[in-house]
Amino acid sequence: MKLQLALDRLDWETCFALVEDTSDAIDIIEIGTGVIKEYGMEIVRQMRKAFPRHTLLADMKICDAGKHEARQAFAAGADIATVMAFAPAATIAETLSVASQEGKEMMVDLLGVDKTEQVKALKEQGVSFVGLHLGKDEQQHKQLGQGLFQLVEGTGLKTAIAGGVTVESLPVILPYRPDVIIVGSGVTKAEKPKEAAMHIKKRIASSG
Ligand SMILES: O=C(CO)[C@H](O)[C@H](O)COP(=O)(O)O
Repeated sequence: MKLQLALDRLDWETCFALVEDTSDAIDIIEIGTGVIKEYGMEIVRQMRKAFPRHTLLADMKICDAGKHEARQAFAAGADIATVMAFAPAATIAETLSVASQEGKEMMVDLLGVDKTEQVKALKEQGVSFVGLHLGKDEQQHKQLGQGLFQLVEGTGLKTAIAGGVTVESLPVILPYRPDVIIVGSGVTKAEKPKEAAMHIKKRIASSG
């Protein structure tokens, strides 16, 4: 299981300072959608330069113009870009095709998806990597739980989990062995981000 640090609702300097601080604990750096909207692809380019050894994910949340936006992310240095599961099949297909041509990866964000059939249909379309996601707004009323993991049960898909993950919620998540655990505010808003990230990394490592 890999640890992905999500950089959301942060300014440029704080994004770089947080990655510098936590770089030994994290495997994947995620440039969040709002940060990309604020600073454009330049922050992806500069993060690539500053941290060449980490896997870099651009959370583009593509929902149209798949070829163009996937190319933008990969040209800026991202290894992985995201496309929304609710995007038209043609858009998802365009992004998968760009990723395959460039030796990169697409993660399909399952935000809003609540039926296993939808996930199975994505797999039939050629999707191999999905992100289970409890959105920031939904987190006010719901918590991460078994229901989300049921969406991918038996599909064999590579899976990430995101949405309010903290040290406290790890016991709910770890038994499902997702390939990637995405943590944003659980680290970025912690009093000591480095310690929080190290703690999470150790818990992941000791879970087997
Ligand atoms: O994709 C996202 C928001 O759309 C976030 O990256 C994801 O939800 C992780 O952040 P947090 O742990 O703060 O919920």
